[in-house]
Amino acid sequence: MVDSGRRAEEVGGSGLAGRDWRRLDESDVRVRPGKGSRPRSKRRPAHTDAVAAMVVAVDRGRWRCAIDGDPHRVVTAMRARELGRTPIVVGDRVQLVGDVSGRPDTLARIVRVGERDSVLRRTADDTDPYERVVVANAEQLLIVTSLADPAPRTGFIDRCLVACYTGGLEPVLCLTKADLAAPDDLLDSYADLKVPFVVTRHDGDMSELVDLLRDRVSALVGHSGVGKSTLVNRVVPDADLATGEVSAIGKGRHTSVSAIALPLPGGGWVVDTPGVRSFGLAHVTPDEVVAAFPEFAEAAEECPPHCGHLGAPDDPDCVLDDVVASNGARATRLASLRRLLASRSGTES
Ligand SMILES: Nc1nc2c(ncn2[C@@H]2O[C@H](COP(=O)(O)OP(=O)(O)OP(=O)(O)O)[C@@H](O)[C@H]2O)c(=O)[nH]1
Ligand SMILES: [Zn+2]
Repeated sequence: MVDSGRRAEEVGGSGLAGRDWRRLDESDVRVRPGKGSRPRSKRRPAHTDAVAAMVVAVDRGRWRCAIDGDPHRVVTAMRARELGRTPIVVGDRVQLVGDVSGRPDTLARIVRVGERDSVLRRTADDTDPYERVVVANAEQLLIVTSLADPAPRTGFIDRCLVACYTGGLEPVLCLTKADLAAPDDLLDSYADLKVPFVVTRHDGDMSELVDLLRDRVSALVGHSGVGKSTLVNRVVPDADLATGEVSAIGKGRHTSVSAIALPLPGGGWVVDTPGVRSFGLAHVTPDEVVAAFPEFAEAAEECPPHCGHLGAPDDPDCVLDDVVASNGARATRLASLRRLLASRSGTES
């Protein structure tokens, strides 16, 4: 049997470009029929005294939550019984009751999970066959790629872009190690997509990046060796300390986290995603990707059913070529769109 938490997550995943997840209101995610013999009141407790918080770390059934988004008021919480197995991830906006003092050995209770503005899913893997949301409500995704050593992987970038366009995040290319190679060629391949970018080097000025991150919640992804830790350490002074403070859930226990929100000194959060190397795109449909391209979205409705929009030979009757031929849409934009569509099924992570 499928429990309600799983169902809520699957509903959320059934087509973000169609914004299905926006229809998921709190009553959808929290209801779980009681199966005990104890009669339950239909009315849920109102929890009028609940306080708002943002989830900053998750570890084995405990959530660290920053009250009112204040990094100095982080408390540990459990999930209220009435929420069943509702997934609660880093970035979720929650309501807390109980002991919200944050003193040692106290535990608050999460009684409500807010609607999500965006979701970033990690791909299913051998240890877990489900795509799961790893970060909620991030406004932007910083795609950290080194210009050399290791060389950029455009397949990875393309898959990140699809995850952004279908998950409701703004992509930002963060190109590191500019002391080793110039960014021009790489930027050329993304010029048509108008992806914002920032170029960094370890001996350079970080103010552009700092400005970009200020007062926003930004998720960060990147392969090993691209300089992600170097970056985090520069924008979050004492990042290691902050990691300890934010994720201090169990006493002396080894914590394994798949995402963690670190506070920026000037306001805002960066959500690091150690261990997340690829994104759940299995449920993303071609139409959801096309939806991110205004000049093609409407025409795509005239395509044959189940058109993958790749053009010949895969989709010989795709009408998007006509849009280029007759409506003056840019051929390079269509090429970019098709590259993203193709990356969905790619194995490169
Ligand atoms: N030349 C050059 N090297 C850099 C730059 N930024 C980071 N590095 C080096 O690249 C290597 C990897 O940097 P990290 O910050 O550890 O990379 P990471 O992406 O966090 O990698 P993992 O820790 O494996 O996830 C280190 O040897 C850094 O010193 C840069 O701008 N230029
Ligand atoms: Zn088509």
